[in-house]
Amino acid sequence: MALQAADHYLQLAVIYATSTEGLLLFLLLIAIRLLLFGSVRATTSESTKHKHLPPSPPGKLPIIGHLHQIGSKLHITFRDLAARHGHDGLLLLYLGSVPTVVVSSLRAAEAVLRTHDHVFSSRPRSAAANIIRYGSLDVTFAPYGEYWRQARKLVTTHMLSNNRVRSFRHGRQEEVRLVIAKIREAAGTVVDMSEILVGYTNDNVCRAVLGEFHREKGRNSLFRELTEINVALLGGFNLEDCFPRLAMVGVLRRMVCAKAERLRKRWDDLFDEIIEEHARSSKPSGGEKEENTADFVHVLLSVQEEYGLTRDNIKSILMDMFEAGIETSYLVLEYAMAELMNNKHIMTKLQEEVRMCTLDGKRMEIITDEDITSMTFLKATIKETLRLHPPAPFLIPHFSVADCEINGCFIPSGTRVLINTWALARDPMSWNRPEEFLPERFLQEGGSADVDMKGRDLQFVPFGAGRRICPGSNFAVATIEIMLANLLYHFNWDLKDVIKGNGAQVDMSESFGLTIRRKQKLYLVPRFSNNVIREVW
Ligand code: HEM
Repeated sequence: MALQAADHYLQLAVIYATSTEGLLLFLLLIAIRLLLFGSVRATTSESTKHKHLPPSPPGKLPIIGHLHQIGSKLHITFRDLAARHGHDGLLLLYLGSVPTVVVSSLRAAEAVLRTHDHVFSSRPRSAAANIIRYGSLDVTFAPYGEYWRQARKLVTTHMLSNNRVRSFRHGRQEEVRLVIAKIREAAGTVVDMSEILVGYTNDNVCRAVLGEFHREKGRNSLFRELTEINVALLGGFNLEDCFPRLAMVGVLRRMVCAKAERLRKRWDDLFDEIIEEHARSSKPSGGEKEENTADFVHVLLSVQEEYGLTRDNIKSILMDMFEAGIETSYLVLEYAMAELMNNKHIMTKLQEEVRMCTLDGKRMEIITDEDITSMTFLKATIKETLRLHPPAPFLIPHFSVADCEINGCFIPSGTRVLINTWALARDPMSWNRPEEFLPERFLQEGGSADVDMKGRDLQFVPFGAGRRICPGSNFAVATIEIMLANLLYHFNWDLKDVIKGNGAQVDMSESFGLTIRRKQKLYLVPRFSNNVIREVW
């Protein structure tokens, strides 16, 4: 009876948990529910009691652990807690009932992502991901092991290799052309750049996955809607991440599962339709030439036998592409534009580089991948954007599969590990003037010219490093470079407030989920540039 009452109030509290009072009530009820259920597990097992675990901040409470000490901006709170209470960049936090090691220093990152990478390359289990991703049959949420290895090999060799990314260039250019035409029509008025940029990255991934007819039946919009719900459900810190045992009982499980199952059903129906259409249409034979022009669905169907893929495997891997590929690239583009608006001298320098393309008198309808090869300042600007604003402030949670010792601290098997890439990329020990937007640092004469962002230099890992490094970085960089170059080539940009005459800066305040994003949408006013010949339109 008492349990049922607690469940009932818990359900109400979940509904109202968006307010502070609701959240407090929710935490209180969790405590009561757990006590009544009698399932509060000792968080430190006997075998680890006498070992030297990483230090924890004082003030840990029963059941909720350190949850009451963390604010909405976890990347900042965790960095500050690590600086105050950590040991060599390692800090142990209890997020609800789950012990979580936070990594915030270069030395600790080297230990986790390089020296002991094989120990920390798994993922913690997530009930929501398990449902949405067909039992974690994708790459991102699959636990470390043979299935993950095969799925990852498939994705890196057949879908996201350099050659494949290059083969998509015509489609990418076509998507850019459509965006530029749309902005051109709106020149001189206020444009919602957030909407335009997320539409572009969505359509670009849709084209790669579904082929050139991705707009048919409004599928690109449908995929966008579903991806946004996925990100909201799997992103950030869900209650079930902090109270996994609670998620196994009663009302919370019903709520998490019902929502995830409804979502999975929508993906399922859409994918079934698409896979059947692809299977009916002329299938590429799998030869190298055909494969290079094939979309991801065709690619997966063509290697289905070789890899022994079920339909659920295919759907799960496809879902990965949407979820991992859209929001991340969009956020980099939006932040790049926002930083350039706030640093007009950098915008001017970048426009000079991009517009140099026309010096030979060539009229450019569109800047292409080939034109971009020599644009070193453009590449430096994108790197600097990724440094200051990594879309994922933490790598996707890692999970240890064996006991391990790092810098004198014992990390038991089965520990969740969060790597704070945001903190690493702003660490004054690694970076000069770390809080400033200075793309020049990545140029030849700059102090960080040799710093690589693809996993070699662990102070800068926006794509991760080691076994779990992002396999989509080439796809992402190609998507971002060509769009940014074209935005700067074709237009000059004003803030929308300039129209009103008060010359404000772009508001950079952030909100946090799985990704960091600006709180406000980015509204800008595009204007034709005198330097760019308009008749090309
Ligand atoms: C700017 C854009 C992007 C950023 C910043 C980014 C960043 C990341 C990060 C930080 C991880 C986790 C690494 C770890 O856990 O250690 C990751 C994983 C992953 N990313 Fe990306 N990503 C981007 C774009 C893409 C794109 C375009 C795709 C595919 C189309 C993609 C596919 C994946 C996949 C499949 C994983 C899981 C890898 C695994 O668990 O083995 N990403 N990404």
